[in-house]
Amino acid sequence: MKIIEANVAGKQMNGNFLLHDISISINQGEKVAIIGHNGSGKSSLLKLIGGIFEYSSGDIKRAKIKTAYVPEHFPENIRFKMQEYLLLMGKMSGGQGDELSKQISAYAKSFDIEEFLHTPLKNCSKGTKQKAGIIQALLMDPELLLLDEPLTGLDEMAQLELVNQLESKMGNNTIIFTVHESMLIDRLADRVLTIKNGRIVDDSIMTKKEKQMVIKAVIPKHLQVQGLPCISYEFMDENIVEMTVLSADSNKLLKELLEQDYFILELREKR
Ligand SMILES: Nc1ncnc2c1ncn2[C@@H]1O[C@H](COP(=O)(O)OP(=O)(O)OP(=O)(O)O)[C@@H](O)[C@H]1O
Repeated sequence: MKIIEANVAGKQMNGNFLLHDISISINQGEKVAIIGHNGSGKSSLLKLIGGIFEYSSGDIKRAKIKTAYVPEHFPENIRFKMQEYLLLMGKMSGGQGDELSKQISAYAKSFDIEEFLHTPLKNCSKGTKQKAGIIQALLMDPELLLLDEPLTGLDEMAQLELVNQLESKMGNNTIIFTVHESMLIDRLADRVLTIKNGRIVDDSIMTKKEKQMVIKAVIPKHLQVQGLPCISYEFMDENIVEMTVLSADSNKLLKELLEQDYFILELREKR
């Protein structure tokens, strides 16, 4: 099913064209990144795709599906406490009672904002408000999720959590997001639109990279490392080795290292 089909669409505002000659077709399930320099028109294209901006010329057909939009900046001065706000927004999108409360608690735990559930949103930090916006959108269980620079303001743990949530929750649904960070493109995108001066100048299909982990361990240089299930390794000094391993193999490698009494110094996702 097509989510959107745009035919030479343009967007004009106050006499200026923000977008020109937009001709694209996006299918259900696609994970589309929109990239480009500041001011190139990424947010405008996202809004045009999602129907937040109506087109001024050409033609756009959009499927009638449940759509959630997370703007780049969460609205200021919302007086509701975080939990009240999420309950209210969750109810507006069909959530109910205990089930909704449980979902909110689980998201709050995953995104590490439990301690702010009873804080008015206007007093929360930028990153915490950003998380509230993302949780609000995920509570809708959307068929189309539009994210405008979703990683902005999130710390590293929250960024990884967001990617994990998107991978597990969105499945065959569609995500369209503007982004500057390569991590999100590598992990999530199967298609990348590049925009310049309000025009799409490139539309590429991505081969998704398999997630890799780095394990740093204490292993004396004279001992065999070659037999271990890693893609590559590098000795940082006589005893410390950094191994790169496919995420799917990382538990197996950790188990082997621990069984051989090697000391693990670090486990992190490879960027
Ligand atoms: N509501 C608006 N009214 C008038 N001009 C606008 C409006 N929204 C965006 N623009 C203009 O359109 C151009 C593209 O803006 P847009 O926010 O889409 O770019 P962007 O690529 O998302 O930028 P950034 O990376 O800085 O967020 C800019 O010149 C901007 O000033």
